[in-house]
Amino acid sequence: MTEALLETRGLVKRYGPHTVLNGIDLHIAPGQMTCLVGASGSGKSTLLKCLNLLEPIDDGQILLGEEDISEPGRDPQPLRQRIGMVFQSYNLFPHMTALENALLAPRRVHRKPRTEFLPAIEALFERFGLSAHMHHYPDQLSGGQQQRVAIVRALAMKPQVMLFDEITSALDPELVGEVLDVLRQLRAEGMTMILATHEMAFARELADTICFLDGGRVIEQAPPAAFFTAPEHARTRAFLARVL
Ligand SMILES: Nc1ncnc2c1ncn2[C@@H]1O[C@H](COP(=O)(O)OP(=O)(O)OP(=O)(O)O)[C@@H](O)[C@H]1O
Repeated sequence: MTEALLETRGLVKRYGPHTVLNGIDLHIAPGQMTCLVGASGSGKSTLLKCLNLLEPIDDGQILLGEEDISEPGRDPQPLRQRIGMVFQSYNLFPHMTALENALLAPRRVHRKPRTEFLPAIEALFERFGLSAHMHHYPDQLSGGQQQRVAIVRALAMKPQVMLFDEITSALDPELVGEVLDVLRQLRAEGMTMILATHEMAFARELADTICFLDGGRVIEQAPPAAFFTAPEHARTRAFLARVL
């Protein structure tokens, strides 16, 4: 098996008496796209938040490379720079332009003038067809453009892994495609990504691995070719067709 870039071993997460994640073992190889699928409430968002250290875990380990990033007492801030996350709601600061939004984290973290980061961030805007919108405020942008800016903002920190939590769910259907195109591009460039998604057609087209979560566990894990055709996954497919 290829060495993992990101791995979880027996990850457990509880909210009070409710065990939301009950022994999750994930093995994410570099450059791989993993899609988390499952019914609402199956724990997809919680898993992503745990991976980004936004939620403490109750048991198990999260390894980035060989480093156990889930050790209690560690400062999560530097680790969050290495694992970017994009949410369903774009969370851009409304009083800042798209460019200022993207410059904010690198400037705060590295405490250097904006000119240090400007060329790289302008190149990101260019790469994702957003150059014309760099100086626009969020309310001057469509939902799809705002979500693409949110992706650029996360990429500005040069993360090793990107997590995406239902990033197209809040968008009008005609805007979904432009955001999925950004993911296609990132995949082609070899970015390691984990997505919680209800976009099964997209998962089928692009995922290297589909993980089906239910009852706090990864019940099935397979490449799309097997997940969508193999007889042993038929029950999962039928279940997903009902709930998604
Ligand atoms: N902060 C919290 N406090 C208590 N319970 C929570 C909290 N966040 C999530 N939960 C519970 O954890 C379970 C998993 O929620 P989660 O949002 O991870 O599911 P999901 O698979 O991402 O769902 P969806 O597809 O609707 O986004 C749910 O039962 C939810 O109610």
